[in-house]
Amino acid sequence: HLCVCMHGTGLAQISSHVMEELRDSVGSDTELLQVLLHAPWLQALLKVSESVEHSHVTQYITLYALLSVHDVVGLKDYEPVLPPLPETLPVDGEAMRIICLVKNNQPLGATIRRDERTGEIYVARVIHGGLADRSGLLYAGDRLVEVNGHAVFGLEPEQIIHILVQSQGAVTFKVVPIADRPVNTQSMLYVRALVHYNPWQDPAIPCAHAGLAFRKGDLLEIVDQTDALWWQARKLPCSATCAGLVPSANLLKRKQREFWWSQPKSHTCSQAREYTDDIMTIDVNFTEPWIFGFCSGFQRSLRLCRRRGAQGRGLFGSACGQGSFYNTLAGPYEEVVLYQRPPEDRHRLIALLGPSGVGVNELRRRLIEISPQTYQGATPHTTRTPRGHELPGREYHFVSRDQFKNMLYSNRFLEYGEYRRHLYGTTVEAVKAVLASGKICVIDIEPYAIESVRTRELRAYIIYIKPPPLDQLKQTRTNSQLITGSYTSQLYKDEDFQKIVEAGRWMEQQYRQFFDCIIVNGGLQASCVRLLMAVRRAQEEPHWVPASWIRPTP
Ligand SMILES: Nc1ncnc2c1ncn2[C@@H]1O[C@H](COP(=O)(O)OP(=O)(O)OP(=O)(O)O)[C@@H](O)[C@H]1O
Repeated sequence: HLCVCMHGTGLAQISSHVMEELRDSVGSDTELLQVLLHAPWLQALLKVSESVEHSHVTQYITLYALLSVHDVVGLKDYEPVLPPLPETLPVDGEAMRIICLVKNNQPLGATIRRDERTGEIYVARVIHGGLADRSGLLYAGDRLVEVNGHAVFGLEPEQIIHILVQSQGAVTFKVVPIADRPVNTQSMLYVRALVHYNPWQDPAIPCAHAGLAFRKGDLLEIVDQTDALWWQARKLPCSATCAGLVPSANLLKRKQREFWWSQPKSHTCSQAREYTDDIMTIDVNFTEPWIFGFCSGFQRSLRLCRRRGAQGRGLFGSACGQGSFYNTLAGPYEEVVLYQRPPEDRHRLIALLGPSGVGVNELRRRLIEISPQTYQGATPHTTRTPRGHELPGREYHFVSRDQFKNMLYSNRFLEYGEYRRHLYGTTVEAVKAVLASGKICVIDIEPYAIESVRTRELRAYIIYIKPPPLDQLKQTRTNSQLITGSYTSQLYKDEDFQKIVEAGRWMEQQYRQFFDCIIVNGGLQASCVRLLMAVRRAQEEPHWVPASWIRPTP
């Protein structure tokens, strides 16, 4: 108390205060003390003390004050008051732990299981960040002996849950702790979900209440992988402290495979199909336009082959369906890491995609127009002969059909296709040449090329151009012209709008897990601004990317 006062009032004042206190407590017998307190040596000491008061003493006082507060707080009682420990403790020598947890609105965050052979009840798992986990007292593998005084041996897990549900306030567990508690030494894992998962429709999940539902493209922080079948995860960005159960990568892969084989197969490539089971949606798409037309420049002939892609179908028949198989049996999770491009590194490729007619090329053209020194498309290859104004390497790289096919078999194309008996394609080298020049390469792709651009060397940032709702699409495109199959432009018709919306819905459903950014192309001006900002963010801000892009190559 003395020290605390010293800081505010000064030592001289305190000495007189002490005198008064002493007088009150020891009555008239104060003469000796008065002599002592007025002694020159004591006064000198007090002066020295006072002069250092503002240096070390101040820190000491703060510490002292903190300790005093701690003592006062520690002596107080706070609600709720836990019940006293049972008087009769087991004497059979088995180490028991008695745990009191106070129920609040949260679930306990632990699951139990019954050993069918012995009838014993065990804590099956403790959910990361849940009440039990935060208490630090209950562990997976602990044997449950009593709950609120009820012996649990031989009970069904549901009966124990019932006891827990009925109890109010504090719940007391008597447990025999697990002998060798496994230590979780795994580092945190971040993944992107490539499938949907709904725990309420998965009969195999140990406890649906503890499950975590997720959708394609969601980012998950895997906080516990100790169980081979059921991991614990949190969705990012994360607001909940408590994790949820999700199937491990192996378990989900097994489910995917079982599901794949259980479905009737088609041997034609003529029909789009999507199978949706109760647990997850797996994309099986037989009409991925693997060899449909493509366009990387702004040339109409190239863009037309997209819409007339059926003409190209069958040319490279072996490729048909390859992409769909990849989609279906690729892992259900993709490991990701947070990546920020170092300023001295090459730019990330910007890949735009969207349903035909939504405005992908318009936006790309406008972006490049804003700053041709910064943004550039990739020059495509073609087997057609140059037209009057065209220069080799500017509009196209002109090659023979044989050369084109050789390049194709060497896997050099990101996309390729045929239109009016001419082949067109964009090579990885064409993209890399733009990036090597220091510019930002902006291309538009069809969905089947996503796999080719999501690579360590191109590190594509994929922007999905999404159609606005039908009425807004109609409203904003009243004067817009759609390029038709016969090189002419015409105003949009009602069925065009309908097709764009439907194709957009399908594209998003199938590929949203790969979209880094979605721009709804309502008003053109606003969309351009959003695109410009997204492209900047892609180069300058951290993003979650596949871990395989960043890991050192073996
Ligand atoms: N936000 C918008 N508002 C109004 N008109 C738009 C908008 N976006 C694009 N357009 C117009 O729509 C028409 C089609 O756009 P664009 O050619 O870019 O489509 P696309 O998605 O590239 O499809 P395709 O490759 O099949 O031509 C163009 O006339 C374009 O000017």
